[in-house]
Amino acid sequence: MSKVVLELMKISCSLEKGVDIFTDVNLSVNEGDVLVLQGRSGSGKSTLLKCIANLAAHSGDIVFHGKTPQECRGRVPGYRTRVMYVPQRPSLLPDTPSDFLSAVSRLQSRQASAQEKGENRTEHILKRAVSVGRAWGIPPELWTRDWMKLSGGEGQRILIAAALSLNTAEVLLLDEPTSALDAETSLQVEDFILDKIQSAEESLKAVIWITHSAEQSKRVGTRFLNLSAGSCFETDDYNPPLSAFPTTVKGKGM
Ligand SMILES: Nc1ncnc2c1ncn2[C@@H]1O[C@H](COP(=O)(O)OP(=O)(O)OP(=O)(O)O)[C@@H](O)[C@H]1O
Repeated sequence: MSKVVLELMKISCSLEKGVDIFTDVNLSVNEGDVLVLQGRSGSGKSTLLKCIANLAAHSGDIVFHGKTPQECRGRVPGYRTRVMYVPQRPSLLPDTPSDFLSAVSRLQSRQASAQEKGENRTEHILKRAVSVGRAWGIPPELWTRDWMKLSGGEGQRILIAAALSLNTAEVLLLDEPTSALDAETSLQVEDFILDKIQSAEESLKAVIWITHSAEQSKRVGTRFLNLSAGSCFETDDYNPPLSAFPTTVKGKGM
């Protein structure tokens, strides 16, 4: 039986007074899972991933290897390096991808044990990220260009390459990771991520993957989740009909 990595218990989130975006989401994420998360635009998919990463306020419990995010090594910031949210767009990040990766790597080094700390760790991560990016058509010089001056697809590939190269995440929370990519590059990125989950040398154990593409859902998914009308449910269907996604969001007390 697969090992449970992450458990969500009764996760609920309200963004506006009196309106629940979703309520009582329960989920066990196992090693090897690629959980495809689908639902209409605005149903709360990104918000759910942000709650799982402890980036959005919510109620309910998240348990990662038997510990709450606060109990994990490095507390919540440490948890976020192991259960990592990768946004759809890097538009709000300052400076360059290289600056970003160096800053995250330095932060992680402060949390790491003496054994894990290496003088060249940051350099090593940067090299690995540049190499992954190059395989996806990202020239090395883009790593030192401001995020603001990158195209949507360039920023998207760089963010994913950076997240994978840090090699700390056991669960990646991917928010439409290939939405700005052409079909061929999209397949390359998919294959790379799926290979990482299978590799014993990599930290990655599972992915929750938001997509609006039925074809992508079929290619990558091992399990399928729908978020609709404030509820999240699992289905065997990689391409549920739109009628399975009511638009109404639950009001409190409804
Ligand atoms: N910070 C916020 N403040 C207020 N409302 C928000 C905030 N973030 C999201 N929302 C609202 O919460 C709902 C869910 O948004 P979310 O981005 O999670 O949807 P989604 O399913 O990921 O949508 P899409 O498929 O279009 O990306 C939407 O109605 C959105 O307008």
